[in-house]
Amino acid sequence: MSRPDSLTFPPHLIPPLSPYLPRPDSRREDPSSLPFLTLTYAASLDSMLSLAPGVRTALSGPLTKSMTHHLRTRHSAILIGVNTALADDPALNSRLVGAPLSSQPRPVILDPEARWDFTSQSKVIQLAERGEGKAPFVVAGEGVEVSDERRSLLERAGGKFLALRRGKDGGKRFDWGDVLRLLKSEGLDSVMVEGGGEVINSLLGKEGNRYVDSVIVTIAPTWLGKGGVVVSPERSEGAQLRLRDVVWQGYGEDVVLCGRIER
Ligand SMILES: NC(=O)C1=CN([C@@H]2O[C@H](COP(=O)(O)OP(=O)(O)OC[C@H]3O[C@@H](n4cnc5c(N)ncnc54)[C@H](O)[C@@H]3O)[C@@H](O)[C@H]2O)C=CC1
Ligand SMILES: Nc1nc(O)c(N)c(N[C@@H]2O[C@H](COP(=O)(O)O)[C@@H](O)[C@H]2O)n1
Repeated sequence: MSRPDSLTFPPHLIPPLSPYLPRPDSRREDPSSLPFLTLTYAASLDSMLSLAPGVRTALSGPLTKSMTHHLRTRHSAILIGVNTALADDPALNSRLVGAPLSSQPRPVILDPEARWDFTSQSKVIQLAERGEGKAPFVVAGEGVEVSDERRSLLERAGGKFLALRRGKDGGKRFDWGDVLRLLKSEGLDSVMVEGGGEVINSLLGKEGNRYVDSVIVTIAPTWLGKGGVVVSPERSEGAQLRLRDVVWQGYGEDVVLCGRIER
């Protein structure tokens, strides 16, 4: 019997998305290549991800939600920043009907200071224990202390902490190249980055955007208003960040925009 939240993604919507998705195994043979990176999120008409920092906000309609769950089965990892983990207690699995464990993405949480206070009740841990998703890899700053209790809770579920050198901005962030090389060394050759705002804005910034292979954005027909978490990266001198190879598609009341960053 299917679970109450089981989703289906209409097959006719798959071909238009495929050019923007990693091809199975395309980068696996080449150890020097970085994982394919898809940036994907849902935003309001005023480019907001949520009503306020720390507030889980549903923007996707039923069809775009099922698209996200299709995308989750097409990547080996799904990456979020620690604030999203704290705010949303997300599941980060695919709830498509019949999605086997082998098609589930590996959740990756960027957590330089090991702030994520997961417990055995956290959704992502519970799903891993039930075999409905994979346990997370938490990328923490090198030298940051993690208690044995938290480490073993994560490891019992099948996840782990990965240590990574922190970036040059006072250690608050990781460099994207370092993150991607780390994921590759863990056998993860494609990653969908879902958010939140800080992660997306840094990825769209001068240092990050060279790593983005494709962009898939859901736009919902609503304005969230001032005070929300906004997608609006730092401007790079002399260059406007733009998409090429752009395709727009109506998904019920939402629109899905696919493109690649113009270089
Ligand atoms: N509508 C949507 O599709 C989505 C909405 N959200 C929403 O976004 C909000 C959270 O967003 P934010 O507060 O901006 O936090 P965030 O989720 O982007 O986390 C930011 C934290 O990640 C860590 N980090 C490590 N390396 C980083 C790097 N290279 N770049 C940026 N951060 C790095 C830092 O500790 C940083 O403080 C929540 O309200 C959540 O509900 C999150 C994901 C998707
Ligand atoms: N695609 C999309 N649409 C929205 O309306 C959203 N709020 C999000 N949020 C992202 O999805 C995560 C929640 O996933 P689960 O349903 O718990 O698996 C959340 O943490 C954001 O990354 N995405």
